[in-house]
Amino acid sequence: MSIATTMKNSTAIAIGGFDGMHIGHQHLFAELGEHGTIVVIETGYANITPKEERENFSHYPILYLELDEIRHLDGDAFISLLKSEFPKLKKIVVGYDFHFGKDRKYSFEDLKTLFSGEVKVVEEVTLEGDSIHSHKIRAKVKIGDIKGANDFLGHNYTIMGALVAGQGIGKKELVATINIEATGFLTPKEGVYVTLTRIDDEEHYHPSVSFVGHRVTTDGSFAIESHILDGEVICNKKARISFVSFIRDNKKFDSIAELKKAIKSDINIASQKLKLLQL
Ligand SMILES: Cc1cc2nc3c(=O)[nH]c(=O)nc-3n(C[C@H](O)[C@H](O)[C@H](O)COP(=O)(O)O)c2cc1C
Ligand SMILES: Nc1ncnc2c1ncn2[C@@H]1O[C@H](COP(=O)(O)OP(=O)(O)O)[C@@H](O)[C@H]1O
Repeated sequence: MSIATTMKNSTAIAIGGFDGMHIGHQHLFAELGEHGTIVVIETGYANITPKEERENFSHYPILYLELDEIRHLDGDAFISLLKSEFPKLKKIVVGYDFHFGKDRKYSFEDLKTLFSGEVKVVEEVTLEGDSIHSHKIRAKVKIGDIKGANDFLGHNYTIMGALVAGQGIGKKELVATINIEATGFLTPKEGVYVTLTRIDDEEHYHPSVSFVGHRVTTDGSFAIESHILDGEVICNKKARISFVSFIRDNKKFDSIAELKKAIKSDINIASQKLKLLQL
């Protein structure tokens, strides 16, 4: 069945921005049942799972609505739009803090009056007493708290980008790296990370160690680069880097030899950490 047909046959939808597809969002999807669709309201701010990246974290089809195209609608018009997109709609799933319309005028209470079917309101989802929200995940990624971000996400923070050329000194003098340009994704704090890297359309992820930041020791330019730990690989077009944990800050070394020593130690730390995860 085509995605369009699946959507037309949907009896339940979940509505929101859904940047991150985090644990809170997953609680909404758990209410959708067999014939569900996720309705993403695109604000233009999504940078944890920008655009279609959201599709990696749910098996439900996704309908994207641009905020600019719906913000002028009043409550009735919004429901009519949903009904026209989903003629069999019986259930709308939102979270406890869901608002829509001009100036976020309508809440789930209004939704219950406006919509004749069932409105399921999911209670606040928390982790150790802390409410899970995409803005908190962004804050964690920005300070390098990958572990904290991943705990909120329920999966590893993952970026994707097109292969770009490096300076060409890595392979000769340091270690070989895959350099990517991850447009649209939030950049984690500058530093070195334990990561998993997926190359082109391979099905599996390789153990890896990655550097994010300005290459202050060499040419000073910004790079996101991944060194694969389980052997030589060929990357043709793109790679996906999945962050596991933070190792250390970006640092200016006095010589390439010292940088090389630090990279060796990073490799050891990453190998050990990833070996432990496999147990
Ligand atoms: C694990 C790892 C750690 C790195 N740490 C630093 C660092 O602390 N400071 C720095 O200036 N560059 C660091 N780099 C980036 C190197 O400077 C970069 O790989 C080198 O300049 C070669 O670049 P190229 O691949 O574009 O040729 C690191 C790279 C790797 C793979
Ligand atoms: N922690 C949470 N607990 C319950 N519902 C949530 C939570 N976070 C988001 N939601 C719900 O998920 C939908 C998408 O919310 P959105 O605003 O995109 O998430 P966030 O607040 O994380 O940016 C909304 O219906 C919202 O109410």
